[in-house]
Amino acid sequence: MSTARKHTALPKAQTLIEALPWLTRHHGKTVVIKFGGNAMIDEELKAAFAQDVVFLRHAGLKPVVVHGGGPQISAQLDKQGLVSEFKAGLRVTTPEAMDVVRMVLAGQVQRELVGLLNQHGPLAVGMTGEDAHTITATQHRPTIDGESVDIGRVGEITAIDTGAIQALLDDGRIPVVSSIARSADDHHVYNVNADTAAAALAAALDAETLMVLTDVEGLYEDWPNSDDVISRLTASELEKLLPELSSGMVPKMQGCLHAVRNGVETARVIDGRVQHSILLEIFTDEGIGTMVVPDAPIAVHTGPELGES
Ligand SMILES: Nc1ncnc2c1ncn2[C@@H]1O[C@H](COP(=O)(O)OP(=O)(O)O)[C@@H](O)[C@H]1O
Ligand SMILES: CC(=O)N[C@@H](CCC(=O)OP(=O)(O)O)C(=O)O
Repeated sequence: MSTARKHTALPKAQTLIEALPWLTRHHGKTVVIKFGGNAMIDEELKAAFAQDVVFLRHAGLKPVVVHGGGPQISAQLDKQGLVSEFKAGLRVTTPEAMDVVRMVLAGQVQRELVGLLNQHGPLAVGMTGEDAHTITATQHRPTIDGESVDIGRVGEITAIDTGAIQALLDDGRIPVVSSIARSADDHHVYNVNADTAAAALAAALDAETLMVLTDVEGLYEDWPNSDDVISRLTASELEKLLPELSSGMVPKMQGCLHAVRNGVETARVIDGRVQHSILLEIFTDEGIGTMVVPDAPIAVHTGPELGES
């Protein structure tokens, strides 16, 4: 090979070497990645998402994907002439709507993600929270204006059994989980918000990181008036902010808080519209979204020097 050709290739080697401290730091760690329905906006983004997740797996991390599909469920309900209504940020889920939720999440969105991941090898296995008692729930009744309200088959998680996911991870697979739960008596299935399910799984799996991909840059300080993103905040700071948050950010940030209060080192909300945002977040110091850390961080990994420890 000529000297000139060697020189052209050098930046590629440098890029790989720059990732070394992060590779060392994250090796063997579990990362729960929530892919929101609003971030699944085009084919290229979905393919890049799958590449990133497979890259993590081959780099020695243990990725677990939890997916949403809110807009896809709404579109199908609409097609079937069923009403779509949200209360306290959660879909009012009649028994008929529950059939649609289950069909869209487990039969369409999850199948598509599994298919995209498996273009890279026999890695992904799809499941729902119903499988192997992974997610158990009871009926969730949110309090609205001081009253407990019935919003149908919406689940509040009461227990997580990580056995099936752990077995898949131990076997080198990538679990892809739909946010559907079963009742303890097996008579009902419940619709669980996917951010909430991802956070509960991250905590139960003792994950290092919870990463929530959405359709905004992160948590905006003064949404919708400005697009200044809060880049880092502690659990206590987030707790104070929670009452001011609205719509889709509420379950996301509640989930991040739950995760970091239950052993997860960092919970991040990042822009799923940016191609390869997962790789940027894990392997560079150009973290692009909002990072939530525990009040007394177990370890803060914001620079390569920490990766070498
Ligand atoms: N403080 C905030 N910062 C950013 N987004 C916010 C904020 N408050 C509310 N939002 C809304 O939350 C949405 C993300 O939640 P959601 O629509 O449920 O997405 P996903 O499908 O990814 O779960 C954003 O598109 C935005 O409209
Ligand atoms: C109870 C509840 O609201 N469940 C959600 C589940 C899907 C979800 O959370 O999807 P995103 O992450 O794309 O919003 C729903 O029915 O829309």
